[in-house]
Amino acid sequence: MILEAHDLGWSVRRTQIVRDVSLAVREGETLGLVGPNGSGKSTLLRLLSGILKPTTGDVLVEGQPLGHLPRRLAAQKIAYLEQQADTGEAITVRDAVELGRTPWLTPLQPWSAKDDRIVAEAMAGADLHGFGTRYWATLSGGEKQRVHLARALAQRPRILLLDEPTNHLDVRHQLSILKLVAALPVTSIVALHDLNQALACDRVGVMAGGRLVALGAPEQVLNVERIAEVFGVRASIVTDPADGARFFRLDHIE
Ligand SMILES: Nc1ncnc2c1ncn2[C@@H]1O[C@H](COP(=O)(O)OP(=O)(O)OP(=O)(O)O)[C@@H](O)[C@H]1O
Repeated sequence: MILEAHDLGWSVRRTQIVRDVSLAVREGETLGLVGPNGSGKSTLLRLLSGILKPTTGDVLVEGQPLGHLPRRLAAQKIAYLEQQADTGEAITVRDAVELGRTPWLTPLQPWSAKDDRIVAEAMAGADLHGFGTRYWATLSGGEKQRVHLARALAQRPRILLLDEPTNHLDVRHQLSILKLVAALPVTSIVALHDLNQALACDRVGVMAGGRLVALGAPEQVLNVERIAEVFGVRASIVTDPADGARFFRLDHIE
C-alpha cells in the first residue's frame, strides 16, 4: 500500500474534528472523498499530507511513518492542492508552477532542461497555454485553480491530494481535469462535492461527523439509503439509454 492511515484523529481545543480514520490506498488508485460541509474531508487531507500532525494514529507512506520523513522527501512523494490557497506575492503563472520543482532541486542538481520540460507539460495538462507571463493576482478563480493543479503536477509526486479541485472550474475544465487526474500514473485522493464525479473514482470514502463511515466501490458506497442518511437528500439513479452510463438525480426529501 502506498498510503495508509491508522486510527487517525485530530482535535483542536478539545473538539474532535477527525476521529478513528483508517484506510489503505493502493498504488495508482483514485479515491474520491465525499461528505457534507464540515464533515472533515479537508482536515483528513491535511493530515494525510503531513501539514497537520495527527493527535492520534499514524500516516504511513510506502510503509514509512510520514512524520519521520524529511520534509523534502515527503514533498517529492506527496503534492497537496489546497481548497483556498492564495498568495499576495507578485508572481507570474510560470513562477508559481516552477515552485512545484522545489523539492527536486539541490546545489548539485540545479534547474535544468528537464525541469523546463516538466513545467511545460504540467502547464499544458492544466490547459495554461499562453498564461506563463500573466500575474497570479490578475487570474480568475478557475484559472488560479488550474495553476495550483499545474504546480502540483510539476512536483511529479507519487501521491496527489486534491481538495475540491473542480469547484471554480467551468464544465469543460471540470471534465478535462478529472480525466487528466484519473489518467495520471499517480495515486490520488480527491475531495469532491459532486456525487456524479465521485461515481467515476475507483473507490469512494464517505466522511460524516469526522469519521470515515463508508469506503468501497462507488455504486456500493453511494447507495440511496446512505445518501439520504449522510446528505439528507433523495437520490435516484438514472441510466442514459444512449450508452448505459449511470448518474444521480438528487432532490429534497419531502
Ligand atoms: N483549526 C480549526 N479550529 C476549529 N475548528 C476547525 C479547525 N479546522 C477545522 N475545523 C472544523 O472542523 C470541521 C471539519 O472541517 P473541514 O474543513 O475538514 O470539513 P470539510 O468536510 O472539508 O468541509 P467543506 O465541505 O465545507 O469544505 C468543521 O466544522 C470546521 O469548522
